[in-house]
Amino acid sequence: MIRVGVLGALGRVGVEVCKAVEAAPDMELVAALDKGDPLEGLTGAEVVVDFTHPDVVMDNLEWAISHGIHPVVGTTGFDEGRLATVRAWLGENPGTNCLIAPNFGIAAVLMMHFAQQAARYFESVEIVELHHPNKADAPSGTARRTAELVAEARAKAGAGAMPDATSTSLDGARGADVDGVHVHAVRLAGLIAHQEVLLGGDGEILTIRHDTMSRSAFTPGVLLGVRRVRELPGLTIGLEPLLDL
Ligand SMILES: NC(=O)C1=CN([C@@H]2O[C@H](COP(=O)(O)OP(=O)(O)OC[C@H]3O[C@@H](n4cnc5c(N)ncnc54)[C@H](O)[C@@H]3O)[C@@H](O)[C@H]2O)C=CC1
Ligand SMILES: O=C(O)C1=N[C@H](C(=O)O)C[C@H](O)C1
Repeated sequence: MIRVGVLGALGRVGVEVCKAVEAAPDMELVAALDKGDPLEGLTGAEVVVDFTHPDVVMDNLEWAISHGIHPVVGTTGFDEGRLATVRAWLGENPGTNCLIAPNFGIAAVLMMHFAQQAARYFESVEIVELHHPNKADAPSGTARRTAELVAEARAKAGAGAMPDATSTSLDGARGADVDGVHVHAVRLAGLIAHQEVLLGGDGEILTIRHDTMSRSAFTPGVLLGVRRVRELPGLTIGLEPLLDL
């Protein structure tokens, strides 16, 4: 049995993760902690799943890694600086691994992968992500990662800058620029998590769209991460290698 702790256990995703861990035949939920609970409650866990908040996730990771507990992280807000810090902590604690995935939904991971594959065939690529209005970060971790993958694929293919004649605009009208890819964030009551990658070329447009219809969509990917993190050395970003992508 894998002994699992969950941080953010009372949150929208944390509740689903706790249910899934409790239902998994090879896992035992040994801690379900939320804001205000001391991290010492994780003692005895082998793996900790974190779905909390970008403002607190680094403290959680530092504690878990220094106590030899492998984190599986869904919380967003990671940039290169934060990832470098996590790598350094892992370097100081050999044998402890960490998986950080901007999206644990299998279809969302495929959407990102397909966008990466398609990117080099089109002149223009822009991303629109749409989320519930309680989300703390914009753009979403998924959109940011998708933009990075698209930019990487285009650079590898020697693609030039995208056409854009905008010479005057209101602040924010063209969205955020992530490695040269424009990302637009919508926050709207009624939504959960959605993304469109728009790819445009000569006379045609390809739209790759993903919709999260329920937060239970994240749990198969989280359970896969929990099962595999102990054998994935150091820091793994994204679920792709666990899906052979
Ligand atoms: N990677 C993925 O597949 C997904 C990632 N997310 C990300 O996960 C994070 C959480 O999302 P939601 O569940 O929607 O948020 P939420 O706000 O519903 O839940 C977060 C929970 O964490 C708790 N919390 C805050 N500080 C804490 C601390 N120091 N220790 C323990 N618990 C603490 C809060 O009280 C709350 O219950 C966000 O960053 C979101 O973007 C959300 C969905 C999927
Ligand atoms: O906050 C959310 O809800 C989500 N966060 C993740 C992100 O920022 O990409 C994953 C998914 O989009 C839901």
